[in-house]
Parts: sequence; C-alpha cells; structure tokens
Amino acid sequence: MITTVTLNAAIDKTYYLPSFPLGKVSRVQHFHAAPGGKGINVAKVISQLGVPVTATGFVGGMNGEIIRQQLTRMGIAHDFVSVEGESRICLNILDEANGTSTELLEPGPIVNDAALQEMEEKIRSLASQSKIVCFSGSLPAGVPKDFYVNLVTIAKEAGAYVILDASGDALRLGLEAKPDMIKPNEEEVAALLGIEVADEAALQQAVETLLQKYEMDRITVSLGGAGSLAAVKESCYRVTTPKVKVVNTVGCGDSFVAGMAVSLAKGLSLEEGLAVASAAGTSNAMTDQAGQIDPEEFEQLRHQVQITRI
Ligand SMILES: Nc1ncnc2c1ncn2[C@@H]1O[C@H](COP(=O)(O)OP(=O)(O)O)[C@@H](O)[C@H]1O
Ligand SMILES: O=P(O)(O)OC[C@H]1O[C@](O)(COP(=O)(O)O)[C@@H](O)[C@@H]1O
Repeated sequence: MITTVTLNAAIDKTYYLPSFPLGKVSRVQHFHAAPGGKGINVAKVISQLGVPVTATGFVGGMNGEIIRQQLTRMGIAHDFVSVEGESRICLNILDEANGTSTELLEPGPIVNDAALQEMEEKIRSLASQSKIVCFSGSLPAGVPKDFYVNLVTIAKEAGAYVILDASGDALRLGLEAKPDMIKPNEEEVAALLGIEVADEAALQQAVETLLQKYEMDRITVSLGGAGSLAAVKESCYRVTTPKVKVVNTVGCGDSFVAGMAVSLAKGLSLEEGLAVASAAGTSNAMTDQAGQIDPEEFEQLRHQVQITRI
C-alpha cells in the first residue's frame, strides 16, 4: 500500500471562464470541484494507476465531510484526523482566452496540539502497513514549521520509503529527517542552497550537493513543460516529455509524484519510474482537472518520454 499525507487538505475548485477581466463581474457557467490539496491529488492519480492507496491528513467542517465522501465515491481509502474549523477551498481560475491559470489558496483550519499527536500516531500506524509514504503540501496554522521532521522520522522508523514534496521552511526543515526522495522545482533547489541556478549544469551540481548532504536516495527536479532532471547517488538524468496541447497544469507535480510512488511500489528502475512519472504529469496537463490522467494517453506518453544520462 501507498499512503499519502495532506496536512492541509482542500476542495480544489476550478472555474473555466472564456475570459477573466479583473475588477468586472464574471458569471461562472462551467466549474468543477473535487477533493484536493497536493497529497490528495497524488492519491487520486495513484488510484487511477491501479495501486492501493490510503489518503490521510487533517480535515475539518463541512468541507472535510465532502472530501471524505467524495474520496469514498472515488473508491479511495482514507483515514483522516478531524480538526475544528473548515478545510480550505483552493480556487483555480482558468482564463480560456489567454490560457492563464490564477490560483487562490485559502489558509485552512487551525490545528491544535491534540490533533498533532493524533497525526503522529496515525502516521506510525499507516507507515507500518505501507511501502511508500508521500508527504505533500503546505502546513495549516497551528502546525509547527518543523512538523515534517517528526512525521518523516516516524514513517522511516516504521520502514517506509518516504517522499517529501513541500516548499519553503516546511521542506528546508523537513530535510533534516532525511526523506528518501524530494521533488523540488528549480526555484526550491536554489532557495534550499541559497544560490542562483544559472543553467542546467549548475542545477545538476546543486542537486548532487543536496543528495549528498541529506543522504537521500533520489531527487527529481520538475521543470514544467521542459520535463525534469533526476539524480541518484551514481548518476544524473535529463528527462524530456513530448510537446502536447496543454489544458491545465495544476496538479502536474502531484501526478509526477504519484507516478514515482507507483514505480517505487512496483520495484521499477529509476529510468522506468521517470517515464511513468513524466507521462502522468504530462497526461494531467492535458486534462482540465487537477490530479487526473487519461489512462490511454498515459500509456502512449510513457513510450514517448526521452531519458538521457548526463
Ligand atoms: N506544459 C507541460 N507539458 C508537458 N508536460 C508537462 C507540462 N507541465 C508539466 N508537465 C509534466 O509534469 C511534471 C511536473 O510538472 P511541474 O509543473 O514541473 O510540477 P509542479 O506542478 O510541482 O510545478 C513535469 O516534469 C512534466 O513531466
Ligand atoms: O498545499 P499547498 O502547497 O498549499 O498547495 C495546494 C494546491 O496545490 C495543488 O495541489 C496543485 O499543486 P501542483 O500544481 O504543484 O501539483 C492544488 O491542487 C492545491 O490547490
């Protein structure tokens, strides 16, 4: 089993607008709402790839109930910790005229100490039944900035392979617990080392430094439509994804993480894993919803991904 952890679960709402003029009234004709937040998106794609997954995290209020109900309807197992307050809504406004995506992310509920303790116990129990545990996304108020250190440590002690996909302080501090894999973007790599990443050679060097410093198994740096760069102890790879018609890129990173988790759970090689992860990310970019892939397209894309050892 794979466990995904979303400490700030959400309802991801997407408004599809022919145009989005600022300071004007726009009437929304076409919208979509689904359980989201990074880890839940990861769970949705893992499930679409046919691997058993359990989603956990904090949920609260009516939105929390909707998240639980919708995941049940999707056939995704879940085991959340309830908190007071309301789970957030994350709004993505797609302007179809100029192809822009504008995201408005609510802060989410305030988590108390009792819920933090309950979460630690939940991770201990789920990680002991899981090959892979994916921690994804931002921390809601009340969660200490270094909480991922506790959770990553617990999951590793329970014997799981740990993926951490976060940013800012949550990632920087979480690294102290030495997760097995991270999936930063270029900016996050630069921020972690406090450097400027001028070109791909500098990025490769930065990634190798991080890999060594935090004794990780692998780092994949996602580069949007330009693909990704991946490093393990002995080698580094440049991955190029096919050019496609892009509809909505929200959730591409989560789909990539889902592909990586699935390939690790199945014992695939890093190169096979990169093909699966990249194809999942690209397939998500071609759909209008975050955390969704088209199985047929995914299969085709998987064979079109180009991986070069650098
Ligand atoms: N415009 C795009 N065209 C094709 N593939 C994409 C595109 N955007 C993202 N992807 C795929 O999804 C992966 C993750 O996307 P990325 O945007 O880098 O992550 P994040 O959502 O975390 O910023 C990329 O490495 C790539 O494989
Ligand atoms: O938990 P965070 O970091 O606030 O991010 C939440 C948002 O990230 C998303 O999961 C999208 O993430 P990516 O596009 O980076 O994959 C949205 O669905 C969600 O609204």
